[in-house]
Amino acid sequence: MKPSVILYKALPDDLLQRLNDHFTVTRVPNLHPETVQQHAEAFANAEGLLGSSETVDTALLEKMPKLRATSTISVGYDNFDVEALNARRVLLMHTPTVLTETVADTLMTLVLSSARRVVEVAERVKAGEWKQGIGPDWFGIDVHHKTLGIVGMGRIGMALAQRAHFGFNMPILYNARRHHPQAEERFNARYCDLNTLLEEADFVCLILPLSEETHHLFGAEQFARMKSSAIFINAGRGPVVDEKALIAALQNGEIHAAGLDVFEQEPLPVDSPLLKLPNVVALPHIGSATHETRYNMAACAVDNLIDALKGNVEKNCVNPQIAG
Ligand SMILES: NC(=O)C1=CN([C@@H]2O[C@H](COP(=O)(O)OP(=O)(O)OC[C@H]3O[C@@H](n4cnc5c(N)ncnc54)[C@H](OP(=O)(O)O)[C@@H]3O)[C@@H](O)[C@H]2O)C=CC1
Ligand SMILES: O=CC(=O)O
Repeated sequence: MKPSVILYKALPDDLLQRLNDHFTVTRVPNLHPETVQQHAEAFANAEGLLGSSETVDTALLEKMPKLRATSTISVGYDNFDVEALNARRVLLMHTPTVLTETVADTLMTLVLSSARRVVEVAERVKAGEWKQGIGPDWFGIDVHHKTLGIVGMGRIGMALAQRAHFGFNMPILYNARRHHPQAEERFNARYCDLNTLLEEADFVCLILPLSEETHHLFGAEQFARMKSSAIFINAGRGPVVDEKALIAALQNGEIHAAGLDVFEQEPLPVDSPLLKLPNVVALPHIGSATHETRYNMAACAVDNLIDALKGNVEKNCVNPQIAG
């Protein structure tokens, strides 16, 4: 008999077929308690779980006594209680690598659009304000040859450094928990402590996972250390930044501008002060959101679940140590 799995995200038809070939699939819209209650038997029998962006915690695990593997269509897994999964010996699979280049493109888009005020001036053109030759009130600042500070020199940080070094001749500073000799050799990147990076960088780019250590890593003190001409970019996770402190730093001119793909609350509330600031480019968490990459992530997540339920945890497994 095929193992039963719960699918809580829409999949392209061919991937749904691949999943159906291996499993008996119950599709649900989300993992909210009402949904779990409504499909109680399917949750009670499921050995696998596949989807993204929903919380997977002890309360859910209690409703899924047969669960053996979860597969998220994302690289980040801060919405999973990994300790609870480990205690229950449930595998957690994710989708690193397939999205790396696309997210690095998004980071570079945020750098360029916030420096050159692309969104702001395009809106002015649409509003009919372009009536004569433009003057300095339409100008932005250069990106090429400016110093880029990367906080989080993992897969995506490296891909950003590659773009910045070879494409834009940017000197690169970086901070992570450990040194990355490859970044130093290939992109001439210089490791430095966070304070030095904040004080010297013209662009400060965060691409960190959310964890207990990174929660609110950036607050008033960190923004105060940055140059008043600096641009702040975040495409990691919103809660790595104390958003109130960021808003204050932008409003007080402590930093020049921000490009943001992630927020403390998503979707970003329509009354967020960030939306009133012309020097903020706010994107709806589109880091990996291209047709090609989202397809590849979904395919990777389907294959990950098939692998995990066969006990194959050689790649893309967050907690291989618990495999039997
Ligand atoms: N906006 C979006 O749509 C997307 C957002 N993301 C986010 O980006 C994150 C990074 O992805 P990826 O590059 O693949 O992940 P990696 O695991 O490859 O890299 C993470 C980096 O963060 C560093 N890091 C972790 N904790 C700390 C800390 N406490 N202090 C300093 N540095 C730290 C790591 O340091 P070290 O190298 O020393 O271990 C590593 O360099 C994801 O976890 C996700 O949250 C990812 C994809 C899309
Ligand atoms: O935010 C997206 C991810 O893949 O993580």
